[in-house]
Amino acid sequence: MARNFERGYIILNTKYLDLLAQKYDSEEKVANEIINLKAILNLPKGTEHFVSDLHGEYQAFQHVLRNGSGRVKEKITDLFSDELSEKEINEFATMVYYPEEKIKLMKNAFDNKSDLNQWYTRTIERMIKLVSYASSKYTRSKLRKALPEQFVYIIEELLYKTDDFINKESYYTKIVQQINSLGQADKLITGLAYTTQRLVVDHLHVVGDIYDRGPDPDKIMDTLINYHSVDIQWGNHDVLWIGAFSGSKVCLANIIRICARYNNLEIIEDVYGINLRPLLNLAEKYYEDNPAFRPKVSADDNTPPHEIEQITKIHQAIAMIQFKLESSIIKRRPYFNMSERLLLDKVDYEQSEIVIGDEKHLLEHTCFTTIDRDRPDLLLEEEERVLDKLLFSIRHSEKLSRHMNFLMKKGSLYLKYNGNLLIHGCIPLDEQGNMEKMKIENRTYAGRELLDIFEHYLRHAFAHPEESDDLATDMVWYLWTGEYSSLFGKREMTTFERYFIKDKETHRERKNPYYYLRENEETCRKILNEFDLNPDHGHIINGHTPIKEIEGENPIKANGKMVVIDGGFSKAYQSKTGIAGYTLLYNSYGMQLVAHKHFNSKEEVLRDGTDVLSVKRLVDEELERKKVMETNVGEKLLEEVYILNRLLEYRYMN
Ligand SMILES: O=P(O)(O)OC[C@H]1O[C@](O)(COP(=O)(O)O)[C@@H](O)[C@@H]1O
Ligand SMILES: [Mn+2]
Repeated sequence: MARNFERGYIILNTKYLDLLAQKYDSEEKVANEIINLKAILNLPKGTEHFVSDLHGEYQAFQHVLRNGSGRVKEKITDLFSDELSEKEINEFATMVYYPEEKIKLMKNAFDNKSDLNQWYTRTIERMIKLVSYASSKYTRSKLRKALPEQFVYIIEELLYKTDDFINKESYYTKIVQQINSLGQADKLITGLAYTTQRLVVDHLHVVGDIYDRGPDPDKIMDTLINYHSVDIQWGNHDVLWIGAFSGSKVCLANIIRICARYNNLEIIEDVYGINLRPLLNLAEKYYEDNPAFRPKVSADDNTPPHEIEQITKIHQAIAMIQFKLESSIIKRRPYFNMSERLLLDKVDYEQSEIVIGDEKHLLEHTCFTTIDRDRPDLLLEEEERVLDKLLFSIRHSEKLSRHMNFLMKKGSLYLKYNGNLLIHGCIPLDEQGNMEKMKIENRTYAGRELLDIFEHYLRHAFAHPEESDDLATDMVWYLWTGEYSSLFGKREMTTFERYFIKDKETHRERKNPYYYLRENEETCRKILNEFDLNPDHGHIINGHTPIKEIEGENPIKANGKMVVIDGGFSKAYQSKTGIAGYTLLYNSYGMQLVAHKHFNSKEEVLRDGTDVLSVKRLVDEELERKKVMETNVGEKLLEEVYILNRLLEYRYMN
């Protein structure tokens, strides 16, 4: 097909139309499809759900996914507030979130069969009503795809039977009795619950940082892989994992270091099957216990002391490898402009001191046994061997390969979607609000071009895992920690200082001016323009920096042009943010920000029937309900309609 978008239309050649005619081999088929697409175009736009900074918190993520950030309960309340008490509404909502567990609990609560059967009948009836309500803005065909396969016929029968000649109540009762006597009620209710979850959210955006800190990023990945419609904007932690899988040793060292720091080495060893034995042997040989490297453990952690000691040693071994590797990259990539970070070279190993800027600092908790003072970034042969083995192991993890391939397939550095710009970290700016320029090899990039070239390098590195120290692979690490990385957004990462220097002033990481300039509407408009988005309608959706709601910080900035949705799913940050995460909903009526209160466990939700309270804040309200026609999907459908019309003219109207 020859396309000519420049003039705003598509030129179709006859070969393409002939091919298409094989699928639409009659005039009626073409006409039907056009009518179907036009009907979809006129429906209200589907609900988009935005989450970010999940950081391995699978349980909390599951919860917001299952309750659709409050959408499920809202629908239940709309439908049943007249007939159900608040407690009953909560119970029913819990049934929709966690059907398997809730059904089990309910079954135990009845002591005779007929009460239980009545409950089944009532529940199925309500579930059907809920599915019908939740699907009202979709076509029947879309609903059918969301229904549990084995029950499509029965459910459609229950949904669409409006015949006045039939007494609906007894009709219902009969079908449900049948379902019951065939032992299918549990499965049907469960299926309907999942259908509801799926219907309240049409599309999910994950605005970065699935990995690190929390215990179960792999389970989040599996959930996303099975989710009906999703895209991902990579976070700095995600690219670190992509980097490791793409052959970057320094990224590899970083992910192991972070897992050791958060007592999460099971992810590396048990989940992804990467053998840590060689690293442990090296660690046992060179390192002792060291308070600065003990893993962070939660109050209910029961890791035995000897294991804590092992982790402490691994943590030091891999941190020192990381610092050495960083040093070599900084030297071979002068335009990364990171020579200030050549800290190993600045250490006075005799006096155990370092000069940073003009200030001299005493070093504490040092572990420099593998350092050659004349060439501090030189890896020991043993360290090299360990790294090679780790890299080999990473490359051969089937599960990691599946997860990383999915991240690449669904992910990008930024996304333009329905007029909004989705980005994890920032658009690097100077103090005046101009796009920061970065020279890479012999060209200078800024703004959107800079992000595009970053993404180009990342994809190149992923496609060439056999290359370990080429520019593309080093660039993935730059994305993690470089000054002009759109994912990091800080001048430096002070990991070394935080381990070895007491003075907290040295731990500070200076943020890019973006982080205060984004409060300003003009800045946000300028960024939207840079990405060819309409600043009157578009928003920037941002993650990465936890909003300190506790201190009165507002996640909605720049007159609503900027929405920051990192509210701290990560448990480690909840004391700073004061809440347990934000999510954003964007449906045909507008955008709403939801703040989630602390989520303890699904057991608690099941037991008490109380849902985590979600407070809604309005970001924007559409004057008129937005239709599919005005969305990204709509654009594609319009293109299809155009093509089908051409087919109709060419094939059937002569
Ligand atoms: O305290 P930790 O978990 O070691 O992490 C601190 C590091 O994480 C970072 O904040 C990056 O992670 P985030 O993207 O989650 O902010 C660095 O700037 C900082 O050095
Ligand atoms: Mn981040």
